[in-house]
Amino acid sequence: KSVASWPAPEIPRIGGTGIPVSLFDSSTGEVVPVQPDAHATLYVCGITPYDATHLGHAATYLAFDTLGRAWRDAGIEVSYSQNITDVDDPLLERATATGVDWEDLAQSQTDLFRSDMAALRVIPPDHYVRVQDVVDETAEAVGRMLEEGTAYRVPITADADPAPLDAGDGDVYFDVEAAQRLTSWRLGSVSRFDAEHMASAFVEFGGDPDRPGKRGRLDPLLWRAARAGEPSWPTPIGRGRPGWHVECSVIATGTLGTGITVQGGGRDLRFPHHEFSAAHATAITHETFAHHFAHAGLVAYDGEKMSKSLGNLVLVSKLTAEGHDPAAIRLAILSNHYRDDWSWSDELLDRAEERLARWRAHAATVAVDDAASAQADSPLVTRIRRAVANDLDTPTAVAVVDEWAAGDADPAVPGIVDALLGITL
Ligand SMILES: Nc1ncnc2c1ncn2[C@@H]1O[C@H](COS(=O)(=O)NC(=O)[C@@H](N)CS)[C@@H](O)[C@H]1O
Ligand SMILES: [Zn+2]
Repeated sequence: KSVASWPAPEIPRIGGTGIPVSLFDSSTGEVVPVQPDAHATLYVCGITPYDATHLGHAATYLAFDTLGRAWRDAGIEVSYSQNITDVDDPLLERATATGVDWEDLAQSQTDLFRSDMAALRVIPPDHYVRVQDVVDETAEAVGRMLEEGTAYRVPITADADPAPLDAGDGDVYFDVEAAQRLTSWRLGSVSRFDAEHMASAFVEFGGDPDRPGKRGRLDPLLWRAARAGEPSWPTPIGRGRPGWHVECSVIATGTLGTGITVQGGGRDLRFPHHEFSAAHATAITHETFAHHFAHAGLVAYDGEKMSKSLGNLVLVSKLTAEGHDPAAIRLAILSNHYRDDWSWSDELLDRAEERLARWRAHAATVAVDDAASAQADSPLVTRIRRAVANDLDTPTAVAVVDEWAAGDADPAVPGIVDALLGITL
């Protein structure tokens, strides 16, 4: 069911041994060792394909690229999945507003995202899955939840706008209260949001707490029955399309199984999206969805979170089209800690370009020695590994490389900079 992702960058094998990663877990609020044994499974929510690829997107995908690189450096095999939210209200609204077909918009923006990720040397997912390609599996999963009592129907009033195509049995909602009785998931176990924060975030991300017929105010939509002017598919539970959270439950468990090592995304996804993706996955599989929930901070521009609705976007493709080296864009982003909120600025990119030039000039003066032995006992390599293994502390790793570039002749550093930071010197 996977579609093409993008070309994988070369990743050098470095001598010595990588260090197991410890990572902040949003569901516990602590930095904890991630225990993937020899094989790690990673699900990072993919883009809703419009306004791609702004620097906020890039920062979040680079955070989890760093995680995947650290796992590989420690000899751990990684299975990585990402979705493409090509069927969802925000995309349909943008397509309607700009007068383009939603499928064309999704396709062209996903292509742009692919080329931006390749330019930034982000390792591609092993499974790259569009929502439109898993509608049947999603309908089947929602059908099971209806049978088991963790989901229920809400009728569509005949005068609803837009008009229902065939009101059929109505829309389907997840029953938060019933799910906590029937499964091991508990509300707040992923996000640790309090009731007030949940209520506001639910509405911020398109929730409908006051809809007549709902049992619980926070019950999220699982399945939207067909409406005039909206894409819909015929399924055993009627004609319609999937809700947002359940698409990730189905794609993650369908490609990686249950008990995935890490579910990742930007911190705006903590609630409702990751809370309910985990809840739906648990209701569908009766198993733990993920062991670890990791969230990246939000990148702002001009003092506001970079986001589509605000239109304050800086696009990777605009910067590369202006001649900026993608490696410098990557370095500018990695010089911030992935969990911090921070602001993009032209100065940040200027500083990264200067830094990269310094690093490359110094690399030209050292006899780069990629022999495993040289890397194995290089103290600088070990310090860089330790920094990245400590909750992906790339700012500290960058500072160690600065130290090296100030005059250290260690020939092993360019190799680890490529393997862990994805930057070629
Ligand atoms: N300003 C930002 N800073 C950091 N990360 C961001 C920012 N805006 C969006 N993201 C992250 O980029 C990823 C893609 O965002 S998105 O295009 O809006 N798409 C979605 O959130 C859904 N398709 C996830 S299933 C998400 O992990 C989101 O949290
Ligand atoms: Zn998602």
